[in-house]
Amino acid sequence: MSRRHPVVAVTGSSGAGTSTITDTFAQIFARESVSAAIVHGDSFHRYDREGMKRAHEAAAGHSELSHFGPDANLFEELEALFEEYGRSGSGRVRNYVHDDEEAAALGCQPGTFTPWQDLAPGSDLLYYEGLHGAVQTETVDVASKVDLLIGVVPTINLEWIQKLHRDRTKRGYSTEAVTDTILRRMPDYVRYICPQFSNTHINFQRVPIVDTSNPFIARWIPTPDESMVVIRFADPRGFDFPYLLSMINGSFMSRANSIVVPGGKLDLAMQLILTPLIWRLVDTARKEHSLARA
Ligand SMILES: Nc1ncnc2c1ncn2[C@@H]1O[C@H](COP(=O)(O)OP(=O)(O)OP(=O)(O)O)[C@@H](O)[C@H]1O
Ligand SMILES: O=C(CO)[C@H](O)[C@H](O)COP(=O)(O)O
Repeated sequence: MSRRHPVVAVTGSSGAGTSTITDTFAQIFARESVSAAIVHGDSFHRYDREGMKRAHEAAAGHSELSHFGPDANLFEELEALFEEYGRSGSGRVRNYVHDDEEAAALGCQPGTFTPWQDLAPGSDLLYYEGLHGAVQTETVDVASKVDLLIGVVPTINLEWIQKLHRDRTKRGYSTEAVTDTILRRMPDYVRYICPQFSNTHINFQRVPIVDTSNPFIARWIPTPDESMVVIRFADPRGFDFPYLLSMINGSFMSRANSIVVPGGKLDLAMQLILTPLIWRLVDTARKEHSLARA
């Protein structure tokens, strides 16, 4: 945790919607003139696509190695980045290139990494979106290095529909290939993805209100109007629920620490809830910098 160089992390499984929610954060950052250094979690994979394939072949199909677990990711390096940024506002990052569109933008082949690069100096905060923003193992504690931790967690059928849809349309995988990946990752999903959502400050859980009982044959992703979002606050003290309920049409409290909003109001709810939190982090950091300079 750092008062001078805060870290904000949005954590969620593959297909949960962390990249999509990054657009909402980008709007908040632009409106509030916050300069954010962005880190994509996939850049902390241990292997490029060929390397991952070779690691699987070497295990002759007997390995549970998956992009959800510690053996296929650089957890120590991610923790070190958050620590270093918290201390000095600096660090090194790279990108993992998934598809042709990203390849054209980043100048590297799909399935490879861009070179490590220093973060641009002078950012107000570090923003991470990816699989492991709140991960804890026996040797690594990424969660404790984060100042604001957000979980993005659709119900699992919806998450799989979103993943299947995205991996087929954007990344060129077959339904069978995505299904194999989901199956292979399941032990690590339970061990390393789910526990993170007990470490987060706020979870956004999209719940479909249409039948998604067989995600593997769903032809499209339920729309915002076909879903509700459960927003759960680990510590509800300090949040003005009557204000949120009055601002978000159709919202209600389902528990003392949970508010439910219509799917189409997710963006508005995030803006109302997160803007003051981001603003407080940045304001404190800027005051600390001024004091240090005085
Ligand atoms: N709230 C939402 N409403 C409708 N569709 C959504 C929503 N959130 C995400 N999606 C869709 O789900 C798919 C996966 O979303 P996204 O790429 O943001 O996931 P991700 O968590 O970044 O996945 P990965 O970590 O694997 O890159 C996309 O097709 C996206 O358009
Ligand atoms: O979305 C993912 C994890 O969040 C991908 O599965 C991971 O980044 C590996 O990508 P690919 O299988 O396309 O090489």
